[in-house]
Amino acid sequence: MLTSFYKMHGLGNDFVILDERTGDLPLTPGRIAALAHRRRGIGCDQLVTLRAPTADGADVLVRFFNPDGSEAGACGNASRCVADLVWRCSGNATPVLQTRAGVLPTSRTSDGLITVDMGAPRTHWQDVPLAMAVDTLHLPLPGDPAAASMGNPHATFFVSDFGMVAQGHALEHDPIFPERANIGFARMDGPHHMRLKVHERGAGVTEACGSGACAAVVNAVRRGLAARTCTVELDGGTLHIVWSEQTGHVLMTGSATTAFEGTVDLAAYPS
Ligand SMILES: N[C@H](CCC[C@H](N)C(=O)O)C(=O)O
Repeated sequence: MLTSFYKMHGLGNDFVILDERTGDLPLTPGRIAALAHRRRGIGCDQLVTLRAPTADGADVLVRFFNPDGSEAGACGNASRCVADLVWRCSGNATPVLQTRAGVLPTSRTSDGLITVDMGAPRTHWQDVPLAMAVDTLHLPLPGDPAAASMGNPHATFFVSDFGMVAQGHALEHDPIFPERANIGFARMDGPHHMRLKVHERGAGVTEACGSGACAAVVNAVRRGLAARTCTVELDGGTLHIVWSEQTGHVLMTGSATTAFEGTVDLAAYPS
C-alpha cells in the first residue's frame, strides 16, 4: 500500500510529513528511523504526522519525531511548514496547531512568511526538565549555559566562536538533562541580532532550529544580552523572534518551503 507524503523544509531543517487524518499509519520508532535515514530512506531531520485535533479551537493535531525515533514536544520550523500546508490544502490562512507544547495559533505575513505563536517559555528547572534544582539562567556546566523549555528542552551557550559545536552530542547526553536536550550556541552581534547553531536532540546539527531560536532569544533576554525583538541568523537562513511583553508568548516568523511530494511503501521499511 502506498502512502503519500510531503517533503518540506524551514530554512533547510527538513521534514517528511505524513497525513493520518484518514487513517492510522503503521509507524513505529524503528520505521520512523528507517524513513528518516539519509541514504536508506527518504531522509529528514524530523518526521511529522497530522491527525484530527482533540483540543477546542485546533485545526490539526501535529506530532514531531526525531530520526532516532524519539518524539519531540515542539518543532518551530515544522510548525510553519504544517501551517503552510494546511493553507495550501484548505485555504485557511490562520490554522491553529495542537501540539504537545500546547495549542499554537499561526498566521501569514503579506510577504508569504509564516508566524507561529510558540507559547510561553518555561524556565523552572523541573519544566525544562533538569535533573536537580538549579538556577536555569546559569547551569553548573563548563561554558555557563542557560536553559529553557519551548515544549522541548533547550540549553543555550553564549559563545564568541563556534568551536564548542562539536561538543553538542556529549552535552545533549549530559546527566543534568534527564530527557536529553537541544544544545544551542549563540553569538550575539548586538541586542537585535544573534548568530545561532543548534545541535538537536536525536538529530544532530541541523541547518536551523525554530524552537532553539526561540529559546536562545528568551535566554539572551533573561541574561540582558538581547532585546525582546531579535533576528536570528541560522546556517539555513533567518528567523524573526519576538518575545511579547504583553502575552509572554514567543512569536517566530520565517519561511516554509515544499521540496516535493511523493509516495512511499511503509511496509517495505523495517518496523
Ligand atoms: N527542528 C525543530 C526542533 C526539533 C527538536 C527536537 N530535536 C527535540 O528533540 O526536541 C525546530 O525547528 O524547532
